[in-house]
Amino acid sequence: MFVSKRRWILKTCGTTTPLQCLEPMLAMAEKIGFHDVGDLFYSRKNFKRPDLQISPHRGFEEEVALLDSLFEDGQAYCLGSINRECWYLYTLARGSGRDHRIQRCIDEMNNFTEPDQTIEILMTELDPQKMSIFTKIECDNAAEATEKAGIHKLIPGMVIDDYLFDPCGYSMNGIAKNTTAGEHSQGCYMTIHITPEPDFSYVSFESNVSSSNYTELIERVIKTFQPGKFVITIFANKTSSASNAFREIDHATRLGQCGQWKRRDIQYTRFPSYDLTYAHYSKFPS
Ligand SMILES: C[S@@+](CC[C@H](N)C(=O)[O-])C[C@H]1O[C@@H](n2cnc3c(N)ncnc32)[C@H](O)[C@@H]1O
Repeated sequence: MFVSKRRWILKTCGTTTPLQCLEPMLAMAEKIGFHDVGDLFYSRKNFKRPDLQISPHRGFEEEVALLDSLFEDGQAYCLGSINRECWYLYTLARGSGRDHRIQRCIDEMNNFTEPDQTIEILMTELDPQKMSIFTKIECDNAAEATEKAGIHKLIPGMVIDDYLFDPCGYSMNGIAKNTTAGEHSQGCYMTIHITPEPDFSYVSFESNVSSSNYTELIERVIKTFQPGKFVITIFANKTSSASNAFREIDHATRLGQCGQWKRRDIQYTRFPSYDLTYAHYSKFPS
């Protein structure tokens, strides 16, 4: 979980029920003077075992119904292939071109907003040897796993808070150290969560690090974890240096040394304040 002046980020996994905390969390925010939600992004990959989830996460429709009961201008999307790999998103449609004057105001505001971007890499079918690092058999503690896997090198200059579960599993949150010119901007974070069990291995990577070229970072991440398949999502606003991310990912038809990962799907969506790129890759030949 990351909390900053204007933003609250919560990431969970397994059968946790993150949407259940929305109402109490909004009430808490109201109490300390935050009355309006400026924007909202609820997203997740398709579940591997949807039948094991509990309410309100038994299906995207149920999640949307709960969100719709709290937000009057929410819109729900599914990117990717609904019978294979896909990614669900619920976001607010503030403006969304319904009224041209409002849309013009939003466009003008967007030209003055602070740069903002988020990259997520959601990986499945990971290399068992890499995953064994995130077990108590191979590492005594989280710091050892972080070092052995090379997680500290993915985005250098982070203060890392890591945790190695017993008997296996790993989570880390990182915040950029106080910056000097040329390094990451303040408020830059990275968060990685690892489920190493071979039958349902899963690694999620997320960061708001700014970049006009994410290919190197993506290649470092997939080299570190060696997934069989992965989904990339990149949100970038107009002033972000990542505003050309779609073109970059569009060029990346293959990734990794020798192009082991082939792109199978790509989509581009424009929202009122952010552009979104979605792509799905899998190992070639699979
Ligand atoms: C990455 S962790 C859970 C991450 C957690 N939601 C978080 O945000 O830090 C999931 C992995 O840890 C393992 N694990 C072991 N003990 C756990 C516990 N008490 N709670 C959650 N996961 C645990 C699971 O088997 C799985 O491989």
